[in-house]
Amino acid sequence: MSGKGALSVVPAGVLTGDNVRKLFDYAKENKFAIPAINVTSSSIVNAVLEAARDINSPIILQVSQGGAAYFAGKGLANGNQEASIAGATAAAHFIRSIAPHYGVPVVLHSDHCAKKLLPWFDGMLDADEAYFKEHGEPLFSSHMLDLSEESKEENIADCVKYFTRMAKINQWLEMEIGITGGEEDGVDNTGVDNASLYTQPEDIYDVYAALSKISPNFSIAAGFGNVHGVYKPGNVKLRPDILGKHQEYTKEKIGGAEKPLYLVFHGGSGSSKEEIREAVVNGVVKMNVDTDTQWAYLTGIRDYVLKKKDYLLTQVGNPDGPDKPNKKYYDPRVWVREGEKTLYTRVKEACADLGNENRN
Ligand SMILES: O=C(CO)COP(=O)(O)O
Ligand SMILES: O=C[C@H](O)COP(=O)(O)O
Ligand SMILES: [Zn+2]
Ligand SMILES: [Zn+2]
Repeated sequence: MSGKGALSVVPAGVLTGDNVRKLFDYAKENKFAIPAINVTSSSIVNAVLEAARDINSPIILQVSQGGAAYFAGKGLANGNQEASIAGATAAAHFIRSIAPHYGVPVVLHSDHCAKKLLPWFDGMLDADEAYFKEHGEPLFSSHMLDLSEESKEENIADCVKYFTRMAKINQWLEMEIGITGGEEDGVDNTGVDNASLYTQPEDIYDVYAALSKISPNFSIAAGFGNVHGVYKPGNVKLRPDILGKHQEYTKEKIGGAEKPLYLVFHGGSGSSKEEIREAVVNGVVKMNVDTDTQWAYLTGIRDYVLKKKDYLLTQVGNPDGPDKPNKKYYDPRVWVREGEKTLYTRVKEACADLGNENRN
């Protein structure tokens, strides 16, 4: 791959502050994007980092509100988001300690936060500020605030409020305007009308105008017909071409350089290679993938269990003999590893689709 290497621009391990922007600038200039994989356990974190290491490229790891609670343990109460806060913080510390061993740059991010989940956001920001006091950088590289269900005015005003706080600790903000269809944490967008799945260029510009006064370190998840989850091809059409129109509109308004916006592609699973390519050419620097990597993780485990079924029915006794122990078949390090291998392969595929290969 030609061009200057990312590692000459940013270091390995978790990136914060201007390093996040440098990475996204590098991606935009070189027309590639970085996948953001939802992680819910250390096993999944490790498999994703292993893939990034082996293709020598940066990666984004993100926790959703539900994924963070799972990271902390399903047995914990989460009525006030306490498990989601504890789990997000624990995942962040784990990722911070392990990422440097994989030798690739990592963006550590949290996913959709709707209005009703703001206590989760506040808890993570408290942890970021405490970490900043000690280390001079926030715990997370970035967070997503998703107030796309609210009016545009309220969405932008609350983003301004939070981004002002985040900018003080050099943190990146991802916001959403227009709606990602399908389902996300605690929010069911399966029934929203089609028009709201396509963000208008004027709305994007309004976001840009408000947030760029605070800091350049923000990205926009615009709706272009994308949905969370994988369904049989239906009535919603992905329109990555409109992302190019957003770039043009804002560029003309500000009279600035080409592609002023950092755009985020939600609902990456199930997209065609052509749709992904067109989105990247139009300035998408981050594409979220969850459903397809969940599926990939399952397939390795599923196939292992089906193939080794006769070794997994009893602790002792299998086709090799009635006294043979099965410990080496049911050790989680064996069967969970099979899921890690198929996840690893799917992450590499997402990176290839986005042009994120040999970018170090
Ligand atoms: O957008 C996503 C997470 O925010 C992931 O979407 P998919 O599950 O459709 O890949
Ligand atoms: O919003 C999209 C992500 O897939 C989050 O998924 P989740 O809410 O099931 O953790
Ligand atoms: Zn949303
Ligand atoms: Zn999403």
